[in-house]
This record gives sequence, C-alpha cells and structure tokens, in this order.
Amino acid sequence: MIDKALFKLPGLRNKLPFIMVLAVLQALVIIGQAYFIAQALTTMWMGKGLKSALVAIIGFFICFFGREVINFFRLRFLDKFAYTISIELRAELLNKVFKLGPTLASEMGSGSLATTAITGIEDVETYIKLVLSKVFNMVIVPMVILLAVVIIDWRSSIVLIITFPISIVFMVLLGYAAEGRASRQYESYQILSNHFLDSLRGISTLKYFGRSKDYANSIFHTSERFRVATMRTLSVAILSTFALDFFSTLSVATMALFLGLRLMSGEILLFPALMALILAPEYFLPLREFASDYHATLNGKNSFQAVKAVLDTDEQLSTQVEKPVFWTEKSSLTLSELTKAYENGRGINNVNVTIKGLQKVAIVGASGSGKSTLLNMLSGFSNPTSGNYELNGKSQISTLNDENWRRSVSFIPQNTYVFAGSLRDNLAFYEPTATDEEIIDAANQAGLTKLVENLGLDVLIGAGGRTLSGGQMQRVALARAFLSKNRNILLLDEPTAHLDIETELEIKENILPLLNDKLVFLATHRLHWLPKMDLVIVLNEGEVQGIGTHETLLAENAYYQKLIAEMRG
Ligand SMILES: Nc1ncnc2c1ncn2[C@@H]1O[C@H](COP(=O)(O)OP(=O)(O)OP(=O)(O)O)[C@@H](O)[C@H]1O
Repeated sequence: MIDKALFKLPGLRNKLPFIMVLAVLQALVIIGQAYFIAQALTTMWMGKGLKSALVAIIGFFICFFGREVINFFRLRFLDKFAYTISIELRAELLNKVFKLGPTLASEMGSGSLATTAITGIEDVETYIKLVLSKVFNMVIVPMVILLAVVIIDWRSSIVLIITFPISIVFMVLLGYAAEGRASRQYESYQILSNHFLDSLRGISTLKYFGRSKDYANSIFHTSERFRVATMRTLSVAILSTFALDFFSTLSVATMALFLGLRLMSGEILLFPALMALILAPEYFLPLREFASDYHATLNGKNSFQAVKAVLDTDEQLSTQVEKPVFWTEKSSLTLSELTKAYENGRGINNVNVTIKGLQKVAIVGASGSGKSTLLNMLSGFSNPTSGNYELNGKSQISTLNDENWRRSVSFIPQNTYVFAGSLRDNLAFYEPTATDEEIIDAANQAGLTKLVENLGLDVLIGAGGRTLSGGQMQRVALARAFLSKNRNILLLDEPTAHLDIETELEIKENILPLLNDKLVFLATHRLHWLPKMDLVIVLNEGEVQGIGTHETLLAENAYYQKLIAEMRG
C-alpha cells in the first residue's frame, strides 16, 4: 500500500513529527467537539435552558473552527511540500534521462517516458499528499479517539476495538486485489502512451501507405484495454469503499443499540452515552476517507515505482577519462575485443583496432551490420558488453559513457533532432557563446547559406516553428559540429543520408577540409566517401571483415570487393 522508499525522499522524514502532531491535535479537537456538544445536549435535556448550555455551545464552535483551521494549515503545508518534492523529482528524473542518453528512451519507449515525467509525477504528488495526510490520520486519529471512548465508557469501546481490525483486514484483502489490477492498468497505460506517440510520429508514413485507418483501430483497441483495466480497478476501489462504509455504519448502529438499551436500564448516563456515540463515526472517518482515495494511492504508487526505476538505473557514467580530450597528432585510441551483444543476440563482436593521430575512419557495411552500434559505443551512449578502450596508451577504460569524453565529442546521429527555438540557438548548440559571424560561417560550410539569407538566424524552427526538410536538418547538425571548436572528435552516422546525390557531393566538398584536423568516425553506405578516408572498418552481421585503407582492402579483401561491387549497384 505504501512504498517504503517514499520515506527516503529528501526532507520527508523530518516533516513526519510535525504531521503527527497535527493529527493528534486534530483528534483532540474532535474529542473537544464531541465533549461540548454532548454537554450542551445533556444540559438542555435536563431542562436547564439554552443559557446554561451557552459555554458548551461556544466551546463546540471553538473546537469546530479549530478543526477546520488545523485541516486548512495541514493541507496547505502538505500541498506545498508535495509540490516541492514533485518539482525536485521531475528535475532529478529529467537529469537522469539526459545522463542515460537515448538508450533509456529506446528501452522504455518515448511515450511511456513522457507520461512518467508528466502525469506520473503528478500522480506521485497526489500520492505523497494522500499518504502523509490520510494514512497518518488513519493511524493516529482513531487511536486517540479510542482512548477517549475507553475513558468515557469502556464497554462501548469494545465494539470499536472489534470492528476496526475487521475493516482493516477487508481493506487489505481488497487492497491486494486492487493492487494487481492497478498494475495491469498502469501497464496498459504505458503501452497506450508508446503506441500513441509512435503513431503520431509515423503519421505521414501511415497515410502514405494507406494504413492510417488500421492504426486508428489498433489505437482504439489499446485504449479499450486501458478503459477496461481502469474500470476493473475502479470496481475494486468502489467495493472497498462500500465495504468500509458498511462496516463502519454497522458498528455505529450496534453501538447505538447497546447504548440505548443501557440508557433505558439506567446503566449509563446520557452524557457519556452521547459523547461515545458522537465519537464513533469520527473513529471510522479517517479509514473511510483513505478508502475513498485508495485508487489514487495505487496510481501514485505505480508511478512512484516507475520514476524510482529510472532514478535507480545505473548510469555507469564513469570518471575514467581524466579530462576532456582534445585530439592531436599524438593521441591514440585502441578498441580491444570490443563486443556489444543485444538481448536478441544481435550486435557486434570482437572489434580490435588502434587509431593513432588525426585520422578519418570509415565504418562500412550493409544495413544491420553494426555500424550504429559501434558509433553508439564510441559516443558513450551505449556500454560494451565486454572488451575495453585504451585512451592515449593509458590504462584500460571499460566504457566511454563518461562526462569528459562526451564533452570531447560531436555526434551527428542518423536522425538529427531540431529543438523548438531559433535557428541561431539550434546552430550554436555545442557553442552557445558563438558570435553570429561564426554561426553564419558554419551554416555556409554546411550548405545552409540560402536558408540563413532568406529567413535570418532568428527564425523559429522545430515544433511549433518552421518545418525543415530532412536534408536541412542534417545540415543543421553538420553546422553544429563545424562550429564546435573544442570538440575535435567527430562521430558521423550517415551524415548525408537525407541528401540527394548532387547535394551530397557538393556538401562533401565542404565537409572534407573540416575533417582534416580531427579524429573522425564516419558510418556510411556511400562508396564515394571511402577513398577519402584513412582507415576503413568493414562490418558484416556484427563481425569485422577487414580493417585497412580503401586501397589495400580493395586489393586484398574479398568481402570488401563484394561490398563495393554491391554499392556500385
Ligand atoms: N537496441 C537494440 N536492441 C536490439 N537489437 C538491436 C538494437 N540496436 C540494433 N540492434 C540490432 O543490431 C544489429 C546492428 O544494428 P545497427 O543499427 O548497429 O546496424 P547498422 O549497420 O547501423 O544499420 P543501418 O545501416 O541500417 O543503420 C541489427 O541486427 C539490429 O537489429
């Protein structure tokens, strides 16, 4: 019901005594309220008139307002506290997501990650509020009230003592049933989120192939599954509310019956009987209040666990690279037995290569041969399953998932992302302090001259702004890399894949001189890059088929000859 990890949230533990004190105070004013109203009624029953009951009536109103004031401050305090924690949790979550890089989004699904960060955190906020207010009230308030009833009339307290554990047992049993259903509801929500985002991204492809109707149906079925799961959870939640209402009403009625009989036989006086009877519903109220919000608690618990799972993911961000690397003629990088094995058995196997100085290395192979896998490991976004790196002949490094290495690298992935913002901000991505002159220069080299001339640097691009073509986006990525002066290790994954061959050749002429004083890894399908590279790594289905210059491979490597023949078409 309550995740123990919740109590490990920063700042929560030292707030607990305050929340407990407020719960005790609340119970005391409830007892005061019952005391005064019972006294006022007894006084009037005895025919002493309203005047004699005035002090008790005033006492009742003071307690009544006291209860509301305590409640108000308690809720305000909890609202503020839960809000602050949720803001911190969201910041921590996003920080972690950025540290873990694209691997997390691909494993968890972007839609599910987005809903965890948005509605998930909101659910956690509600969860914190409910746990801190209702759970503590449910434990403390009935205890204090029970103590008062024991003092006033111990016989009445027996009914309360017997029925409370029964209600709790019912609540726990139904709680277990609801928990399983809520987990299934949460899972279907995650599937729906991923499915929806996926369809949104692929909407043009779906339209193009006339599959949008099928997909709309598939989304309908996924959302139906979510609806059914939600209704199942709600039905258990409602059943638990009903069960508690039933038990508490039954207990109060039983108590009223016994009190009535004892009053008639003169075994008890009116004042204690009235006070015990008024306190009885208050005794069950916190439990009923908790049951009515139980469903929200389950949602919050699942979301909290999802957030925690991300936060607890080992980011393995190492500190093995001592400082950002500026690649020089003397630098070297050795990959030893580097292997990446995905769960499906694919990946790449035993890459052994040493790169010395300012070299341009091509990674070539058919689709699915492992080019991106190797580049992802070199970028530090993915950790090798085995093998290691040796940087500048120093000790072995098990991963390049390292802050200093990331600061040294410009990575141009297959699909560039353009952020919602100005063209200037998007171009100056790695170098936010670059001048307009430097930005325009980089844009010119990447073939964006016309775009900059026509629209200027302030034009808004990305979501909500002007749409760029695939080729323009790729040029933006290239310009970003050209502009970055401090990062002279360049990783390019099919950098000109979205361009037509004429434009590609034109841009290539601009790109080549910029690759000269850098360490470059370039994954490509295109033949024309290969003669310009210093070294070529040839991959086939995750296996290295050869490493050497284009010329030697062409002369000596049968697989490379076959590949080149296929590329020539
Ligand atoms: N995250 C992943 N989980 C499981 N398998 C993966 C993952 N990423 C890639 N693979 C598999 O590993 C193999 C190599 O994929 P990779 O993307 O590295 O190839 P590639 O040579 O870059 O292909 P392309 O030229 O089409 O981009 C493929 O069989 C692919 O299906």
